[in-house]
Amino acid sequence: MFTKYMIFFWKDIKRELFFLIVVRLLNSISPVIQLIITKNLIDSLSIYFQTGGKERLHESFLYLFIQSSILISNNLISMFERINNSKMQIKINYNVEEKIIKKSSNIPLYNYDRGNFYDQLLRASSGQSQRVVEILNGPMLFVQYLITLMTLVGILLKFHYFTLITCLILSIPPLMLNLYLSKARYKLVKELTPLSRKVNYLLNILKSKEYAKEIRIFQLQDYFIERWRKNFQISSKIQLTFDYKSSLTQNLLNCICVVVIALNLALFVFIGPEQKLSIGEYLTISQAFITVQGILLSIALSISGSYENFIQLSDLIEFLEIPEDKDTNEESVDTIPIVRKLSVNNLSYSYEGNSQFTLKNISFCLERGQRVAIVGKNGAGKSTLVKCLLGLYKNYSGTILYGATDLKTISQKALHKHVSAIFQDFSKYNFSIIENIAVGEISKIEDLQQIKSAAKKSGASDFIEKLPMGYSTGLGSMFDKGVELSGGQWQKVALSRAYFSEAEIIVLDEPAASLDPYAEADLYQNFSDLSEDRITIMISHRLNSCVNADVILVMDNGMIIEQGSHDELIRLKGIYTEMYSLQSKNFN
Ligand SMILES: Nc1ncnc2c1ncn2[C@@H]1O[C@H](COP(=O)(O)OP(=O)(O)OP(=O)(O)O)[C@@H](O)[C@H]1O
Repeated sequence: MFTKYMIFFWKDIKRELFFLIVVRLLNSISPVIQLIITKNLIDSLSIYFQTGGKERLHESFLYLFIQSSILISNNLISMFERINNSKMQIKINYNVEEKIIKKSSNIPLYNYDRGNFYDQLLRASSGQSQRVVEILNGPMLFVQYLITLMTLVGILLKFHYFTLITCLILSIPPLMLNLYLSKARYKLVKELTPLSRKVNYLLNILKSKEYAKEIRIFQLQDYFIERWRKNFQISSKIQLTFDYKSSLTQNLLNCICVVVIALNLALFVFIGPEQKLSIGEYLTISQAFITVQGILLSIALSISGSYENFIQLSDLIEFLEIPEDKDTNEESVDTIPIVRKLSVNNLSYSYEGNSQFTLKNISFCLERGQRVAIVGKNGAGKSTLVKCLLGLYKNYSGTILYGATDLKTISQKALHKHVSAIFQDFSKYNFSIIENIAVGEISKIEDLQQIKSAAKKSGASDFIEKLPMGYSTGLGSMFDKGVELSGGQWQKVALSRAYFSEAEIIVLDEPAASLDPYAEADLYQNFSDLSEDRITIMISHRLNSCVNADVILVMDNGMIIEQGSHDELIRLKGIYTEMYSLQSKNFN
């Protein structure tokens, strides 16, 4: 699985990685060349200072020139490497983000009902593109270190094999420590995710428009700021304690390494005269020792870094592997005939983590052209039922048939052509009115005539035509020049989506909640037009809106307890009659 994703990302940045190979090769031989030039420069200068002579002076200037040229080219290489890295980062970032948004908008809706889903989403989205780049870059960096190491090891071995053994031994404790810290850091990130989400949630409450009114009216600023402060402090305390402990251990280890290195350098001073070293050779060997030690340490860090990247990247891969609707059903169909009948048999549903069933053994059958109303107390299961009917929750038991086709076998793509819904908490897109209506059938966004006709049926055209830019007006206050609508006006725009849609099954959840009495009366009038050739299902608490419905489903405690037309249910003298009488009483 891991390889599959890595190959995908690798393909996208092949060119940049190839460039990086060239950079790594140049970087790998640069230290040894620099050392040789420095040695020659120092030896040539020391002879020149002692004996003079034009030849030595020219030689010294030549080495100085070569050394400066190497430094300049190193700078140029670093500059191109930085640009190349930015390119890689942007490409991988785009790919990772695209994969995450495609996945999160295609996985079954019930995932959004799980709290730990949001932890998973947060971890899958945090810093992952950086990790992908580091993992792809890792092997090349490793090869670079190895080549440099081989070139420098020669110098050290020429002097004494003991120096190499010291370097190797010195790199083991940092490797072990960093591997341990990588594991501990990942554990900490996992533990802190719910708390970090809480901190972000509180920040969002304090910053977003959605809560701005209530925060002011109820003067909740101090209360929420205090909650945010407490959670922030707990989270930072845990983080700081970890950082403190890991820095302390790392620094202690570094200090021990520095002492051992210093002892080795002191040893070179004693061995130097014995081996008849020139000053240049002494400096070269000391520098080679320090560089080899540094490289071995970098290798240790890159091994532990790669290990950490691998374990943290598993969160992204785990997220990308969440099954989508199309994955869960191999026999899914992409086209179905026009739906003339909707049959529900023994439908039961329970939310994850809920021991009780929210829907219990529901059965009914609806025909094309029927206007259907679903009524019942709060929490009776009305919204859950329509989410099942719309194919948003497919993990139910029992069967829902669209015509003769089992809903579970219909792909989400195919389903979209046959069902449409305007929810109680419909989305208010801060885009143009055209786009806000066209989302009902986005493939027809160019059809302005149809958009206008849908707006007329919902009653939205009256105020839209008075706006300075008409249907092109931007809505909402998120962007400049956007126009904010009233609750009822927004609802009319949302209702236009239903009139614009060509679906055969349309669900309207509390469509009149924000409408004035005139608009409400128009809605019920147009409801009949809308229902022609379709099955229209309306959830409503206003029972006078159900009088003209062909079928009323009365729900209580997850069950359909009464079913029939208004007159039939009134004759039944059951719950419906009770609720209807209660509401009517308020108008008398
Ligand atoms: N995402 C969810 N996760 C867990 N339980 C849920 C979820 N959504 C709803 N429920 C529970 O399912 C039950 C039915 O809720 P549902 O929203 O379907 O009722 P409703 O009849 O539409 O209510 P209302 O008239 O208040 O809108 C409620 O007890 C509710 O607590």
